[in-house]
Amino acid sequence: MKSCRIAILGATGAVGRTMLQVLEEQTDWPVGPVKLLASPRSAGQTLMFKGQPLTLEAVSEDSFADVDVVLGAVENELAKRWAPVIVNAGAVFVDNSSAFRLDPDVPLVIPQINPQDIRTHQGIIANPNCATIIALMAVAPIYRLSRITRMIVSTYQAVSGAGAAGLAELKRQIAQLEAGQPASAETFPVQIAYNLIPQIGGFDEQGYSSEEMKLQNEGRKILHDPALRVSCTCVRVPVLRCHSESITLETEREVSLDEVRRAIMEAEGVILNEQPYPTPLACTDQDTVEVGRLRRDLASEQGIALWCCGDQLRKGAATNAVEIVRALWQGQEI
Ligand SMILES: NC(=O)C1=CN([C@@H]2O[C@H](COP(=O)(O)OP(=O)(O)OC[C@H]3O[C@@H](n4cnc5c(N)ncnc54)[C@H](OP(=O)(O)O)[C@@H]3O)[C@@H](O)[C@H]2O)C=CC1
Ligand SMILES: N[C@@H](CC(=O)OP(=O)(O)O)C(=O)O
Repeated sequence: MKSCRIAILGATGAVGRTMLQVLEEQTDWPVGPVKLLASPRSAGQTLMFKGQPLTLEAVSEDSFADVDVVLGAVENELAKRWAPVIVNAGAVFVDNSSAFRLDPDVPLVIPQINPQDIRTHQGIIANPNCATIIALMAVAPIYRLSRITRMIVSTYQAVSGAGAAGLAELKRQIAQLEAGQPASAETFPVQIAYNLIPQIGGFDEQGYSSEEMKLQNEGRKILHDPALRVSCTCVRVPVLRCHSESITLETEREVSLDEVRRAIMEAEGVILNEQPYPTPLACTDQDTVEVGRLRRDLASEQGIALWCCGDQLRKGAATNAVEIVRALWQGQEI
């Protein structure tokens, strides 16, 4: 099989660096050469890949002529700026930003759930929101047993969701507080160290944050179910890089907990952990989403409650994107 030439746009960021790590771990399909792109600030710096230093380049109009796939790890405006240049150069853009996720011409893909949608791409494929990927990995095995009509979700989202600056802010604030100094808040709206912040993104007129609407909007597209109803509360927690979620859902047909256990155990990319339960620390640097605390919802006849954790930089971002590229490359649909 021909090797897949890949560029990472935003290679120095929290997601970009994890993409490089995930690419390095690929063994069952040919990856490379890999090109690292970022802002002019990073040009000339190096990152290690398979034991060799790779030099970062400032992204330009000429960056994409010799690549098959571009993994996007930059914010929305930059994704929109470079997407047409990438597509015109003949490469496929697998984008982590939210710029194209709800565009009807752009497939939004979790390879374990809707791999068939990859085939409909017209040059851009979107990677879903991290909290959405982790929740859907946990509930898709149940959805395959019976349609899910309604979900109530509370998320506990790690600081890495706000990128390299979010990780640095938690570490800096802990050091400041330990030194008896006040904690300065730059990335998050208020102090995150030893705190919880019930806001991720801006609020809409109904009082929901932008992050809270993604699970319903993106979930409907990925599951091909425009009637799916999700009500979400997203909370930033002082955890480094795993998101955790409490999910209560209602199924159309009553399913037993044993059926659910079996479905989760058989599903790819998900682990049932009832010994005793998943925690964000234990899921760090893992590609699987762990599900536990499975129980009946006492407030609903057909309800099920569960808890799940996943590394948002890996399955929530970089790993999912690399899995899309692998599926694309193995199907040779570029
Ligand atoms: N963090 C997460 O878990 C998730 C993030 N995403 C999305 O992925 C994207 C990246 O997020 P994240 O890694 O957290 O962000 P970071 O802030 O950690 O990294 C941003 C990256 O963008 C690059 N960049 C900034 N300005 C420019 C420019 N003018 N030209 C080229 N590159 C530039 C930076 O390069 P430099 O170092 O040179 O400034 C850096 O590589 C965002 O759209 C985010 O919403 C999606 C899912 C999860
Ligand atoms: N907003 C997520 C991370 C992220 O970047 O999501 P999105 O790609 O949907 O903007 C978080 O803060 O945890």
